[in-house]
Amino acid sequence: MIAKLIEKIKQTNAPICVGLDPLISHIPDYILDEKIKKYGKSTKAVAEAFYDFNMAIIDKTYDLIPAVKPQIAMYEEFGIDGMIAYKNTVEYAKSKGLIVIGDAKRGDIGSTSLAYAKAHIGVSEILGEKVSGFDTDFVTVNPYLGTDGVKPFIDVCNSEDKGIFVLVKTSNPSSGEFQDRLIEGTPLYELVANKTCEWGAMSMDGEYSNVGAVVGATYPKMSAILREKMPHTFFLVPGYGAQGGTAEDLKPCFNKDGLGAIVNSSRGIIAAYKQEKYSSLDFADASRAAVKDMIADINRVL
Ligand SMILES: O=c1ccn([C@@H]2O[C@H](COP(=O)(O)O)[C@@H](O)[C@H]2O)c(=O)[nH]1
Repeated sequence: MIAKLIEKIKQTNAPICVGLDPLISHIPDYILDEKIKKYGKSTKAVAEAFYDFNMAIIDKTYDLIPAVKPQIAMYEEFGIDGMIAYKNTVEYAKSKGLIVIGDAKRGDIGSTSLAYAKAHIGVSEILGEKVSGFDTDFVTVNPYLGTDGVKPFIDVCNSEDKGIFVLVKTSNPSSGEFQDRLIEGTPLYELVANKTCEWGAMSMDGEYSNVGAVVGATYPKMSAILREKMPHTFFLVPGYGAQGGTAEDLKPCFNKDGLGAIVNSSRGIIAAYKQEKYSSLDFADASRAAVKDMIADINRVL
């Protein structure tokens, strides 16, 4: 699957993904009001509003970008209705030819990880009939439980041609609390990077592995160390824009050929219409303009 993602990045010349992380506060009033009129102040109203919002953003951006990254938490907040909106968003994005990176940060003991892997990137069998849960192309994985918690995801990557991004160095302010701790002189995030490379060797897809790494844009010095250590690992890079990461900060995440990373922006794109020059009626046009600006900003430093 990583080879497909790289192909799409080359076609679009856009190493970016749009983060579909809707909040009620992002949804223009006219969309939410219509749903509330129909369904009352309910989880269904919000979920349907999220789906309409996402479809409009996808419609205005799919020709410019290779991928989207829906954050499952934003949907899960609204229970079953939210999860239906998540699944519908995944399906809609795929119908537009986009690659979908499900940001679910899953990982557990082996048997439970296998269920998560099947749910997000795999298939399950019901008396011989194959069905899929969410069917995203990639899912993010929390490596805290170690190899037996990650291996089921790799097995599913291999059987279904899918991919994962393992949390290696996250973008948040407290990420160093554990990830930077030295263990016999080596920071934990580097140990996780070494393991991610080992895991990656089990699922190569061309020059890169289907086992990628999440590396935050907000720690460029660490990104440079990781880029050097992990030449065959593709990076999913959150933290650009709303979290303060700049194009210059992203540069160390890329290899010399300008490949090796895909940068996410969520609020910076889906809430771009909140800037003064736009009205809520133009929210999807504002997202398109923000995508174009982001692509130009990143290509400027590559
Ligand atoms: O280290 C990480 C891992 C994941 N994320 C997720 O990416 C987006 C970022 O949203 P922005 O609005 O562009 O800040 C969000 O879904 C996070 O859960 C991350 O930020 N950092």
